[in-house]
Amino acid sequence: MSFAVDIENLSFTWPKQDTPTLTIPRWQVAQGEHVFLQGHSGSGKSTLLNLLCGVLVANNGRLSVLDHELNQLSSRQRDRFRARKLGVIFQQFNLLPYLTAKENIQLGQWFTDRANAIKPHTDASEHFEQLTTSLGLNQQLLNKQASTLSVGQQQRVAVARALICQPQLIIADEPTSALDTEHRDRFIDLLLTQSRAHKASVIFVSHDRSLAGAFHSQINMQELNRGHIEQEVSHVS
Ligand SMILES: Nc1ncnc2c1ncn2[C@@H]1O[C@H](COP(=O)(O)OP(=O)(O)OP(=O)(O)O)[C@@H](O)[C@H]1O
Repeated sequence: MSFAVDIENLSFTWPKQDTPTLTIPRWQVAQGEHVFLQGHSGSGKSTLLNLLCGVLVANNGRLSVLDHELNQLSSRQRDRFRARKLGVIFQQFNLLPYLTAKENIQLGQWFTDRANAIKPHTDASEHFEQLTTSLGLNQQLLNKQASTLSVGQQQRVAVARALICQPQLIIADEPTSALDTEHRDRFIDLLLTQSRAHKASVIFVSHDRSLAGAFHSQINMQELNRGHIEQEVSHVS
């Protein structure tokens, strides 16, 4: 079986710290699996996501993401890997306010094309059309400046930007913390439906335990870090 994430005896210590922030004996995320990751403030969630994205490098152990041994890649190779293979969604969506919705989505494509050293796709590409249509982003919305979009519209643009390059792994760092319940539920639904359609794995960090039921599996940083893992996998469709 091939895994989206395969970790063995990983440890990471921040510079000038005496003890490791992360010590993870074993963690595997199946391809197509949607994982809900929770943990108290300071438990190392962001540190772990940064390792998975190749922004940080582990001191010891094995970290394989989508069959790439990240510890063995150069910084440049890790940057390319991130742009080509991962979709990342942040807490505040991080849209560029003076670009239109369309340009924000295309930015995701541009980074990937650059990493692949290929000619940019046009916005008429089949995938762009399919994705934006399925997210209800019509031409009028796509031509609006990001700063003039509602929160719900920004969410859809953020999901489109993360998925435009058809990533095999989506990493979402508390993307719903600023949303009301209705927007939150719609966001999760959109993200997971689209991920399923693209057969992407998802690692979703949140403090909001009420969301956990929407995911195939749930894991707590306390279980993951330094030992004992009790991961409840219900199913992977
Ligand atoms: N740049 C850094 N330099 C040194 N230590 C850091 C740095 N970033 C985080 N840490 C430390 O690593 C530990 C884990 O931090 P991290 O941000 O990964 O936790 P978190 O679970 O994401 O927290 P939160 O939910 O509050 O965002 C903390 O003790 C923190 O002080």
